[in-house]
Amino acid sequence: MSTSYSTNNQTVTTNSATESQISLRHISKMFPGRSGWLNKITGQASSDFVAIEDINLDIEHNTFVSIIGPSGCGKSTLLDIIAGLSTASSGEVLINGQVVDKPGPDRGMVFQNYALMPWMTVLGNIKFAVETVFPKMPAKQQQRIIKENIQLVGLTGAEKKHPHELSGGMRQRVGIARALAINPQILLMDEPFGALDALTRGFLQDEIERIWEQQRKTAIMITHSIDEALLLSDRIIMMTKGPAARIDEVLEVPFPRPRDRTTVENHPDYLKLKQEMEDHLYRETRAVEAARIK
Ligand SMILES: Nc1ncnc2c1ncn2[C@@H]1O[C@H](COP(=O)(O)OP(=O)(O)OP(=O)(O)O)[C@@H](O)[C@H]1O
Repeated sequence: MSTSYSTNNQTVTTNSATESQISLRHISKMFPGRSGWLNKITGQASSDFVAIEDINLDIEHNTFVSIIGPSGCGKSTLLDIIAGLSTASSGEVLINGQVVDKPGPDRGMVFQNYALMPWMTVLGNIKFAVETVFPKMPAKQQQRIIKENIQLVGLTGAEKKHPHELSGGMRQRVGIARALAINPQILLMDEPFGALDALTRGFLQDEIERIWEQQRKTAIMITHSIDEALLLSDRIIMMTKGPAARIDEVLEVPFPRPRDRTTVENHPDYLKLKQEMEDHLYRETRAVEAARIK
């Protein structure tokens, strides 16, 4: 049975907080405006902008969570704070009970634009990450990890290619292999399939599902796709529009695992969840448009 509930800005948790791997406590992010005299006379002045406000969330081990919300609501801002790539203006991120405020090997990141080093081969990109995180590991063991992860994402044979010789889907396979090769506890993905055509996107969604079933790492993924979120997630975080975006609702996704598209789409709760997400996105996006034309 599916359950959904409104958070009213309270901490959202489905288990006791002690089981949480990731805890977000009162996270807000304000981007300071430009108020100096030079900005004023050049017409560049702007006021402070509160992107997200008082976000509270607990995520348990081995859970796949998606974040969905209207464009510009602050999804990447929140993920960057969890990754330690950006700091919160107030509030805390705890991982296994420890406050984190910078990147660490416990979190692997997959970016929409792949963020590969163009002068390095497939193997070189993954090797660089492994050597950086495990500098003292014997070379043989490093090579084994690199090989296993290249195999895992189906890139065997493409090791010597450079990013410009690869399709978008293959580049993202490198991005995924690189993130997993450092064996992070948590996988963070910012619209990982956003730049791919529909068919490639479908293939990679299936790959992520297969890999997730094998490894069951805690994952947080930003997506604009309702079907992608329903295929992959245990929970879906639905954010309101910004400014001062917050968590509006959390959907529990009850589909049994391992999953495939057909069984998910035939599940009795599928249409209800899909409708709920569509209503949410439509409502929030309409509010964004209404604010724009005021
Ligand atoms: N460095 C910055 N300075 C000022 N404002 C910023 C900065 N970074 C982001 N913002 C603003 O914060 C808000 C949230 O941006 P963010 O990229 O997190 O949204 P998003 O939900 O990920 O968007 P999208 O779905 O379009 O990728 C936006 O209004 C954006 O313009």
